[in-house]
Amino acid sequence: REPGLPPGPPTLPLLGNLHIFPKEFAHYKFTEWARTYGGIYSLKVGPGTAIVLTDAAAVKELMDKRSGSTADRPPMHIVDVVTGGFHMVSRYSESWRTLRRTAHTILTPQAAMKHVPIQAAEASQLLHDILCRPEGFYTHIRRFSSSVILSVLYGKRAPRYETRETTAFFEVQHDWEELMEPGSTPPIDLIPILKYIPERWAKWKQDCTKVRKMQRRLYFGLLDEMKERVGRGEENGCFMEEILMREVELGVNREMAGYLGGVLIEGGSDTTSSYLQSLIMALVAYPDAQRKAQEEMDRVVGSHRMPTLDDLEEMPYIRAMIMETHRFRPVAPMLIPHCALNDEEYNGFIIPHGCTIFVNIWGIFHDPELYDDPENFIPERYLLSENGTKPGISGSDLRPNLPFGAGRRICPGMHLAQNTININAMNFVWAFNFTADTDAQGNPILLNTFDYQKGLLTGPRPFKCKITPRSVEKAEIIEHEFLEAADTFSKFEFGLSGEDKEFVMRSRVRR
Ligand code: HEM
Repeated sequence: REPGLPPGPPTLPLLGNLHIFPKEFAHYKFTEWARTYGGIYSLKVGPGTAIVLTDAAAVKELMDKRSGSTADRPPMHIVDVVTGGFHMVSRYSESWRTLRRTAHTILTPQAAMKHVPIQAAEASQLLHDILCRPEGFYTHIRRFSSSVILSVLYGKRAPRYETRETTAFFEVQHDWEELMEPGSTPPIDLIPILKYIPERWAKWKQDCTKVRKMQRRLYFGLLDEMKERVGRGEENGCFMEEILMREVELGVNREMAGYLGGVLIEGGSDTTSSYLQSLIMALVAYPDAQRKAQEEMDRVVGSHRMPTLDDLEEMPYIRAMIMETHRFRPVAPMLIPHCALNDEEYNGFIIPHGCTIFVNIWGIFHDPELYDDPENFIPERYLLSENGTKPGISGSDLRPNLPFGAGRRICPGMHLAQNTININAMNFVWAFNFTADTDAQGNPILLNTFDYQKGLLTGPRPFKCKITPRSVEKAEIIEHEFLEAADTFSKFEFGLSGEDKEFVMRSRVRR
């Protein structure tokens, strides 16, 4: 370990800490190390350096205030090969700036509000789907989030999980994530000469070619279909229509537009669904919190209508529950790795140019110095202080949108995502009782709230629970709202397959 670096676990010659670098669920090990080496420590990964921040003050200073120095991403040759350098989650470059500026222009809080009607309509289908087949809730949520993002971006919804674009997306995304998983390809970024091995001897290159083809077919297919629709004069106000109209002003060419749409589908699909699955898991595992949220809902909204976004203002407990879900099970426990563009000095330590920076928000959110009983789901903590910290701790280095990242890399889709989360969190609490699954003797089965998927972005693995409507009246209101949503849906239902059309027709009949 070079002098001046923050401390860290003992190193071996050449390997550094490579031999103990966690291969999965790194946030647990990173948090354990933080309790030993402090809120800022370093790891040697061969000749490279990684800095791990598990300290809110360091995140505020280095990632937010000095974001100009920490907004790069570590080099990922694979990403450049597959997307031709047009992936937004890649290096700090001119094309990244253009993509990012474009995404921000069109995903502002005000612009995000424009999409609330389709989000609310899709949320009514989600309730309807859960009502009809509660045991399929996990998949219904995935369909929902994929349909919302396709509608917002391309103005084209996915009425079924089996709708062509949804299946194509999940198929390519699975291969793409596997390809990006550390360890699944040779260490090309550490040993660049590996880039020059011919494709017939390098399986990873064949995989890149395959994923590139699949992604292009989907992303550019959606783009072209949308252009044809606009050509017929059938605009519906989606995000990519605006990009198309303003492409010269925004400086976005066809390649950029295709990959901008693609990265937003990637960023917006499984993140939102993972959050909603975690929320359901928490409601099942913590029935007291569920009961308190329902009491608040009944007081403010009652049984005769569904909640709307405006109601949230009057629901401090449900707002706290939403924040607590972000804290309890963050979708990106270590954000997405950043990389330092310059040498920085912090608290007497050197943060060297080119090092990878992991922001361990899991470790921050589960720090007993900051939170009382951090391992449990306790929404009340957010009623006591804005950032949920325990009495006597100011929490001023934290901020409510920390789960969405830091500095110039903060999630561009956060306003859209937060609206989706708010609508569904309220709907769930209003509509259903969520209880533990039972064994053959009728005893409740304890949920393992740590049973999560591997990966940088994570969500619960499929789990079982019982979901029942809270009243017959509510079940009827759900059916009514879903039928009423047909008008909103119709603007987003084009180019559907025969099966999709039949499904739509069948589902629009009152049961
Ligand atoms: C619960 C929902 C979501 C969560 C928790 C979430 C969280 C995050 C986090 C933690 C990052 C990394 C930030 C950093 O490295 O500092 C990120 C990046 C990103 N997110 Fe989200 N996100 C969500 C939904 C969305 C949605 C709906 C979209 C698209 C509309 C989106 C698009 C992106 C993109 C494109 C990036 C990469 C930004 C860049 O590298 O410049 N996300 N998100």
